[in-house]
Amino acid sequence: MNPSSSLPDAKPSQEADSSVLQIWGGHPLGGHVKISGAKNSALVIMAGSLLCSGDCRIRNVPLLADVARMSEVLSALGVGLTREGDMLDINAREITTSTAPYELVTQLRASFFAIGALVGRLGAAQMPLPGGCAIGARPVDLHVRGLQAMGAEVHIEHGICHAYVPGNRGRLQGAKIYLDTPSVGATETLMMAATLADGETIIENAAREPEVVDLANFCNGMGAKIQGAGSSKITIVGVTNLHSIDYSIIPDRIEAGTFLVAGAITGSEISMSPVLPSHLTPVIAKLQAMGLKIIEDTPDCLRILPASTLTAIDIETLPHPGFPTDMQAPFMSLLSVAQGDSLINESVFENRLRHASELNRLGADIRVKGNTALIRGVPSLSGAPVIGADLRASAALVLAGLAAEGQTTFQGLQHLDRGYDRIDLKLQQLGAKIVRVLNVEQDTELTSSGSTPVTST
Ligand SMILES: CC(=O)N[C@H]1[C@@H](OP(=O)(O)OP(=O)(O)OC[C@H]2O[C@@H](n3ccc(=O)[nH]c3=O)[C@H](O)[C@@H]2O)O[C@H](CO)[C@@H](O)[C@@H]1O
Ligand SMILES: C=C(OP(=O)(O)O)C(=O)O
Repeated sequence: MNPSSSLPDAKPSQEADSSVLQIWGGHPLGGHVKISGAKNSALVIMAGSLLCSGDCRIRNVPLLADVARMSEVLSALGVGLTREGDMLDINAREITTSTAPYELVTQLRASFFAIGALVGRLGAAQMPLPGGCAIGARPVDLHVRGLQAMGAEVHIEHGICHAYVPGNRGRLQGAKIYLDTPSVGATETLMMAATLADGETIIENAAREPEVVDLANFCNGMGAKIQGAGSSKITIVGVTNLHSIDYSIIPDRIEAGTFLVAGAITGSEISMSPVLPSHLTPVIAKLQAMGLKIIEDTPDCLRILPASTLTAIDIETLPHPGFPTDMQAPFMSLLSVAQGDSLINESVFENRLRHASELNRLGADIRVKGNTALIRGVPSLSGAPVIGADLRASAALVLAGLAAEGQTTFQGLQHLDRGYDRIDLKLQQLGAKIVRVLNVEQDTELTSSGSTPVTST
């Protein structure tokens, strides 16, 4: 199957590179937004489908550039894929090569996690070091050490991680693995590797993120024996093969959090579903501490109400169930317009505060020292041209643009489209004056009636 003809491409990257978002801020939003499936679940579950020699039907798959790239990675390994709407059918009955393509794997982070499934299934993998957001060094030493503990020979040469299991049988051996830090990706890589290994694997200090649980549920649905996902000790008893599955991935808690902040920063009432409120506990707690009211209309629908004043708060990012690092940048935008001084300490990634200087272009007052940002709340922001350095930094700038008076031109769609399913269209549906413009130079003025201008989207 030719991926270019059958697979969706959320936005061709060349087009995303030359497109910008024009935002006319200062207008309230309103209405309901549909939350898509979780990016970080969809991607790793696609990797997990490599473990299965039957058919995998995955539902609620978001339309993202990262999903399109991951589909291309699987396709290059000989896997069949067909997408219809938000349903993705994957058939990994045959995997024709254990070598993943360099130019694709280096475009996203989660592609690397497939090394666990490949070594587990084939006993070998040649996986380039991954891409993803440039928010720190992001080594893969924990993935490598875990695979080595399970009996694989692993070395990195010319940017490629080579892993193979010596001996005739090519099967990994169960092992006791302690992760120095509860890495999401390493937990997922090793959980997949252990699923088809000989014997029992125990991962201690495992990541507890909802996406880890989603992957475990997906694998267990195919006949894997994984216990304890969601806690810091995961036990996997290896099985010899996995069977077909029809699985729906969880809603994206980071997308939902981003829309909650969109409501808060524009002083709007917005509802959203489907969501799993328990996945948003730290985000909701911080919004409430700022004085915002969040109502659970139904068990899977949240509504945010406008607050008369936004109170400054402090935030430290932490592994789940702590405050998610992926929500740090959007909150920085919100705290920029809160009353008083806020502190953000980014403790998960060492270089994830680059949006601060761009927010200052919009009139925010933020100082950064090391991994800490001091945000002095200002009464209002004013529109300006800004550039997003990574996915959530980009979301933060769009949110700030929605609140800023006048016009903001946002550049960085190649990041935004990696992880947000048509965010410009969803915001438009909520009443935001935001348009995607192909040509940077294109003059798009708001019509005198105040309606959204016609563009080349
Ligand atoms: C595709 C995906 O799921 N991405 C998410 C995943 O990224 P990812 O899985 O890459 O993040 P990790 O949880 O692995 O990273 C956490 C910390 O551990 C360090 N580390 C990680 C692995 C390793 O082998 N050695 C090491 O030192 C990292 O540099 C970082 O400082 O979790 C992050 C933390 O919630 C999220 O921000 C990303 O959105
Ligand atoms: C850091 C992120 O993604 P990735 O790990 O794919 O770079 C993110 O989703 O915020």
